[in-house]
Amino acid sequence: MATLGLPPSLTSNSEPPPIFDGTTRLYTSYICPFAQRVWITRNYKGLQDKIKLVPIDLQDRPAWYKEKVYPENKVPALEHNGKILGESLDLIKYVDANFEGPSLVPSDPAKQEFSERLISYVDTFTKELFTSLKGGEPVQLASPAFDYLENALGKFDDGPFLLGQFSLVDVAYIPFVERFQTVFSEVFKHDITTGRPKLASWIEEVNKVDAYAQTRVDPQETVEIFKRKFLPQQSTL
Ligand SMILES: N[C@@H](CCC(=O)N[C@@H](CS)C(=O)NCC(=O)O)C(=O)O
Repeated sequence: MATLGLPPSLTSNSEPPPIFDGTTRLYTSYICPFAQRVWITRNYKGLQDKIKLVPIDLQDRPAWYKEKVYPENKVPALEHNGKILGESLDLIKYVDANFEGPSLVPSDPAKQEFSERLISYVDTFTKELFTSLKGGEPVQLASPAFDYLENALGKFDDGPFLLGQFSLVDVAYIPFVERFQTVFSEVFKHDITTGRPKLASWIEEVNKVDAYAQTRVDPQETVEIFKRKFLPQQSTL
Protein backbone atom coordinates (compact mmCIF):
# COMPACT_ATOMS: atom_id res chain seq x y z
CA MET A 1 0.00 0.00 0.00
CA ALA A 2 1.36 3.41 -0.99
CA THR A 3 0.92 4.95 2.45
CA LEU A 4 4.54 5.30 3.60
CA GLY A 5 4.93 8.85 4.92
CA LEU A 6 1.29 9.61 4.18
CA PRO A 7 -1.38 10.55 6.73
CA PRO A 8 -3.36 7.65 8.24
CA SER A 9 -6.95 7.07 7.13
CA LEU A 10 -9.63 8.57 9.36
CA THR A 11 -12.17 6.15 10.83
CA SER A 12 -15.47 6.36 12.73
CA ASN A 13 -13.41 7.12 15.86
CA SER A 14 -11.55 10.07 14.31
CA GLU A 15 -12.35 13.70 14.98
CA PRO A 16 -13.17 15.81 11.89
CA PRO A 17 -10.58 18.30 10.67
CA PRO A 18 -11.42 22.00 11.29
CA ILE A 19 -13.65 22.19 8.20
CA PHE A 20 -13.87 25.58 6.41
CA ASP A 21 -10.88 27.06 8.25
CA GLY A 22 -9.39 28.14 4.92
CA THR A 23 -7.32 24.99 4.37
CA THR A 24 -7.77 23.28 1.01
CA ARG A 25 -8.39 19.58 1.61
CA LEU A 26 -8.69 16.58 -0.65
CA TYR A 27 -10.87 13.96 1.02
CA THR A 28 -9.65 10.75 -0.49
CA SER A 29 -9.09 7.05 -0.06
CA TYR A 30 -5.80 5.38 -0.88
CA ILE A 31 -7.59 2.56 -2.69
CA CYS A 32 -10.18 4.55 -4.68
CA PRO A 33 -9.42 4.91 -8.43
CA PHE A 34 -11.64 8.01 -8.72
CA ALA A 35 -9.90 9.76 -5.83
CA GLN A 36 -6.54 8.66 -7.24
CA ARG A 37 -7.18 10.87 -10.29
CA VAL A 38 -7.31 13.98 -8.14
CA TRP A 39 -4.36 12.88 -6.02
CA ILE A 40 -2.22 12.43 -9.17
CA THR A 41 -3.28 15.87 -10.44
CA ARG A 42 -2.39 17.49 -7.10
CA ASN A 43 1.02 15.80 -7.07
CA TYR A 44 1.79 16.60 -10.71
CA LYS A 45 1.10 20.28 -10.18
CA GLY A 46 3.34 20.31 -7.09
CA LEU A 47 0.46 21.19 -4.75
CA GLN A 48 1.50 18.88 -1.89
CA ASP A 49 1.66 21.86 0.51
CA LYS A 50 -1.42 23.63 -0.89
CA ILE A 51 -3.87 20.73 -0.94
CA LYS A 52 -3.87 18.62 2.20
CA LEU A 53 -4.77 14.95 1.88
CA VAL A 54 -7.50 13.75 4.23
CA PRO A 55 -7.80 10.00 3.72
CA ILE A 56 -11.05 8.37 4.80
CA ASP A 57 -11.41 4.70 5.71
CA LEU A 58 -14.36 3.78 3.46
CA GLN A 59 -15.02 0.56 5.38
CA ASP A 60 -15.32 2.42 8.67
CA ARG A 61 -16.39 5.89 7.55
CA PRO A 62 -16.69 8.68 10.11
CA ALA A 63 -20.32 9.88 10.41
CA TRP A 64 -19.22 13.53 10.23
CA TYR A 65 -18.02 12.99 6.67
CA LYS A 66 -21.56 12.67 5.29
CA GLU A 67 -23.06 15.09 7.82
CA LYS A 68 -20.54 17.92 7.68
CA VAL A 69 -18.41 17.48 4.59
CA TYR A 70 -20.00 15.71 1.63
CA PRO A 71 -23.63 14.54 1.79
CA GLU A 72 -22.95 12.19 -1.16
CA ASN A 73 -20.67 10.36 1.29
CA LYS A 74 -18.18 9.49 -1.45
CA VAL A 75 -14.57 10.24 -2.18
CA PRO A 76 -13.06 12.24 -3.73
CA ALA A 77 -14.27 15.59 -2.44
CA LEU A 78 -12.35 18.84 -2.45
CA GLU A 79 -12.75 21.54 0.20
CA HIS A 80 -11.74 24.83 -1.38
CA ASN A 81 -12.73 28.46 -0.76
CA GLY A 82 -15.53 27.56 1.64
CA LYS A 83 -17.11 24.98 -0.66
CA ILE A 84 -17.10 21.23 -1.10
CA LEU A 85 -16.82 19.97 -4.65
CA GLY A 86 -17.12 16.40 -5.89
CA GLU A 87 -16.86 14.17 -8.97
CA SER A 88 -13.36 13.18 -9.96
CA LEU A 89 -13.54 14.24 -13.64
CA ASP A 90 -14.78 17.69 -12.63
CA LEU A 91 -12.18 17.91 -9.88
CA ILE A 92 -9.17 17.15 -12.05
CA LYS A 93 -10.25 19.94 -14.42
CA TYR A 94 -10.96 22.25 -11.48
CA VAL A 95 -7.59 21.65 -9.81
CA ASP A 96 -5.80 22.09 -13.12
CA ALA A 97 -7.60 25.37 -13.89
CA ASN A 98 -7.63 26.93 -10.41
CA PHE A 99 -4.21 26.14 -8.98
CA GLU A 100 -0.63 26.90 -9.94
CA GLY A 101 1.71 24.36 -11.51
CA PRO A 102 2.18 22.80 -14.93
CA SER A 103 -0.97 22.65 -17.03
CA LEU A 104 -2.49 19.24 -17.71
CA VAL A 105 -4.47 20.50 -20.71
CA PRO A 106 -2.54 20.93 -23.99
CA SER A 107 -2.89 24.20 -25.89
CA ASP A 108 -3.29 22.56 -29.32
CA PRO A 109 -7.02 22.72 -30.26
CA ALA A 110 -6.86 19.31 -32.01
CA LYS A 111 -5.54 17.80 -28.78
CA GLN A 112 -8.18 19.58 -26.73
CA GLU A 113 -10.88 18.19 -28.96
CA PHE A 114 -9.49 14.66 -28.69
CA SER A 115 -9.16 15.14 -24.95
CA GLU A 116 -12.89 15.87 -24.65
CA ARG A 117 -13.65 12.79 -26.72
CA LEU A 118 -11.51 10.53 -24.55
CA ILE A 119 -12.84 12.02 -21.31
CA SER A 120 -16.41 11.49 -22.45
CA TYR A 121 -15.61 7.81 -23.17
CA VAL A 122 -13.90 7.02 -19.87
CA ASP A 123 -17.07 6.12 -17.93
CA THR A 124 -18.07 3.73 -20.72
CA PHE A 125 -14.53 2.31 -20.68
CA THR A 126 -14.63 1.56 -16.96
CA LYS A 127 -18.16 0.18 -17.18
CA GLU A 128 -17.14 -2.18 -19.98
CA LEU A 129 -14.23 -3.42 -17.90
CA PHE A 130 -16.31 -4.01 -14.75
CA THR A 131 -19.04 -5.68 -16.83
CA SER A 132 -16.45 -7.99 -18.43
CA LEU A 133 -15.83 -9.55 -15.01
CA LYS A 134 -19.42 -10.72 -14.80
CA GLY A 135 -19.36 -12.73 -18.02
CA GLY A 136 -17.75 -16.09 -18.60
CA GLU A 137 -15.05 -14.65 -20.87
CA PRO A 138 -13.59 -11.56 -19.20
CA VAL A 139 -10.53 -11.40 -21.48
CA GLN A 140 -12.63 -11.37 -24.65
CA LEU A 141 -15.28 -9.08 -23.20
CA ALA A 142 -12.70 -6.50 -22.09
CA SER A 143 -10.82 -6.62 -25.35
CA PRO A 144 -12.72 -3.81 -27.20
CA ALA A 145 -12.07 -1.36 -24.37
CA PHE A 146 -8.32 -2.02 -24.40
CA ASP A 147 -8.31 -1.92 -28.23
CA TYR A 148 -9.95 1.49 -28.05
CA LEU A 149 -7.04 2.74 -25.92
CA GLU A 150 -4.49 1.13 -28.24
CA ASN A 151 -6.07 2.97 -31.19
CA ALA A 152 -6.33 6.23 -29.28
CA LEU A 153 -2.61 6.01 -28.49
CA GLY A 154 -1.94 6.12 -32.25
CA LYS A 155 -3.54 9.53 -32.69
CA PHE A 156 -0.57 11.75 -31.72
CA ASP A 157 3.01 10.63 -32.22
CA ASP A 158 4.87 13.45 -30.44
CA GLY A 159 5.06 11.53 -27.17
CA PRO A 160 4.01 8.26 -25.51
CA PHE A 161 0.90 9.65 -23.79
CA LEU A 162 -2.68 9.82 -25.04
CA LEU A 163 -2.30 13.42 -26.21
CA GLY A 164 1.47 13.16 -26.79
CA GLN A 165 2.43 14.81 -23.52
CA PHE A 166 1.13 13.80 -20.09
CA SER A 167 -2.37 15.22 -19.55
CA LEU A 168 -5.68 14.93 -17.71
CA VAL A 169 -6.66 12.14 -20.07
CA ASP A 170 -3.84 9.89 -18.86
CA VAL A 171 -4.85 10.79 -15.30
CA ALA A 172 -8.47 9.81 -15.97
CA TYR A 173 -7.63 6.37 -17.41
CA ILE A 174 -4.56 5.11 -15.57
CA PRO A 175 -6.12 4.22 -12.17
CA PHE A 176 -8.49 1.80 -13.92
CA VAL A 177 -5.90 0.41 -16.33
CA GLU A 178 -3.60 -0.16 -13.32
CA ARG A 179 -6.26 -2.22 -11.50
CA PHE A 180 -7.46 -4.20 -14.51
CA GLN A 181 -3.90 -4.97 -15.65
CA THR A 182 -3.26 -6.45 -12.21
CA VAL A 183 -6.53 -8.38 -12.04
CA PHE A 184 -6.28 -9.78 -15.56
CA SER A 185 -2.69 -10.82 -14.93
CA GLU A 186 -3.13 -12.29 -11.44
CA VAL A 187 -6.60 -13.78 -11.69
CA PHE A 188 -7.02 -14.61 -15.38
CA LYS A 189 -3.32 -15.06 -16.27
CA HIS A 190 -3.70 -12.66 -19.17
CA ASP A 191 -1.38 -9.81 -20.12
CA ILE A 192 -3.54 -6.93 -21.42
CA THR A 193 -0.54 -5.51 -23.32
CA THR A 194 -0.09 -8.61 -25.50
CA GLY A 195 -0.65 -7.47 -29.09
CA ARG A 196 -1.01 -3.88 -27.85
CA PRO A 197 2.47 -2.36 -28.05
CA LYS A 198 1.28 1.22 -27.61
CA LEU A 199 -0.61 0.33 -24.47
CA ALA A 200 2.52 -1.43 -23.16
CA SER A 201 4.73 1.62 -23.69
CA TRP A 202 2.04 3.99 -22.37
CA ILE A 203 1.82 2.04 -19.10
CA GLU A 204 5.61 1.97 -18.88
CA GLU A 205 5.88 5.74 -19.41
CA VAL A 206 3.04 6.63 -17.03
CA ASN A 207 4.82 4.57 -14.38
CA LYS A 208 7.84 6.86 -14.77
CA VAL A 209 5.73 9.87 -13.78
CA ASP A 210 6.43 10.31 -10.04
CA ALA A 211 3.13 12.08 -9.41
CA TYR A 212 1.40 8.85 -10.42
CA ALA A 213 3.95 6.31 -9.12
CA GLN A 214 3.41 7.58 -5.55
CA THR A 215 -0.30 6.82 -5.79
CA ARG A 216 -0.15 3.23 -7.01
CA VAL A 217 -1.99 0.57 -5.02
CA ASP A 218 -0.25 -2.61 -3.86
CA PRO A 219 -1.28 -5.20 -6.53
CA GLN A 220 -2.04 -7.76 -3.84
CA GLU A 221 -4.52 -5.37 -2.29
CA THR A 222 -6.14 -4.73 -5.68
CA VAL A 223 -6.59 -8.47 -6.19
CA GLU A 224 -8.13 -8.85 -2.71
CA ILE A 225 -10.54 -5.94 -3.25
CA PHE A 226 -11.62 -7.24 -6.66
CA LYS A 227 -12.11 -10.78 -5.37
CA ARG A 228 -14.23 -9.47 -2.52
CA LYS A 229 -16.28 -6.94 -4.46
CA PHE A 230 -16.39 -7.91 -8.11
CA LEU A 231 -15.28 -11.53 -8.33
CA PRO A 232 -16.97 -13.36 -5.45
CA GLN A 233 -16.83 -16.58 -7.48
CA GLN A 234 -13.01 -16.33 -7.39
CA SER A 235 -12.70 -15.61 -3.69
CA THR A 236 -11.91 -19.19 -2.78
CA LEU A 237 -9.13 -19.53 -5.38
N1 LIG B 1 -18.48 9.45 -9.90
C1 LIG B 1 -17.70 9.56 -8.71
C2 LIG B 1 -17.46 8.18 -8.12
C3 LIG B 1 -16.79 8.22 -6.76
C4 LIG B 1 -16.93 6.88 -6.04
O1 LIG B 1 -17.73 6.03 -6.42
N2 LIG B 1 -16.12 6.69 -4.98
C5 LIG B 1 -16.26 5.50 -4.18
C6 LIG B 1 -14.93 4.95 -3.72
S1 LIG B 1 -13.93 4.39 -5.05
C7 LIG B 1 -17.01 5.84 -2.91
O2 LIG B 1 -16.77 6.84 -2.28
N3 LIG B 1 -17.91 4.96 -2.53
C8 LIG B 1 -18.63 5.08 -1.31
C9 LIG B 1 -20.07 4.87 -1.49
O3 LIG B 1 -20.55 4.82 -2.62
O4 LIG B 1 -20.75 4.78 -0.47
C10 LIG B 1 -16.38 10.26 -9.06
O5 LIG B 1 -15.95 10.14 -10.22
O6 LIG B 1 -15.81 10.94 -8.20
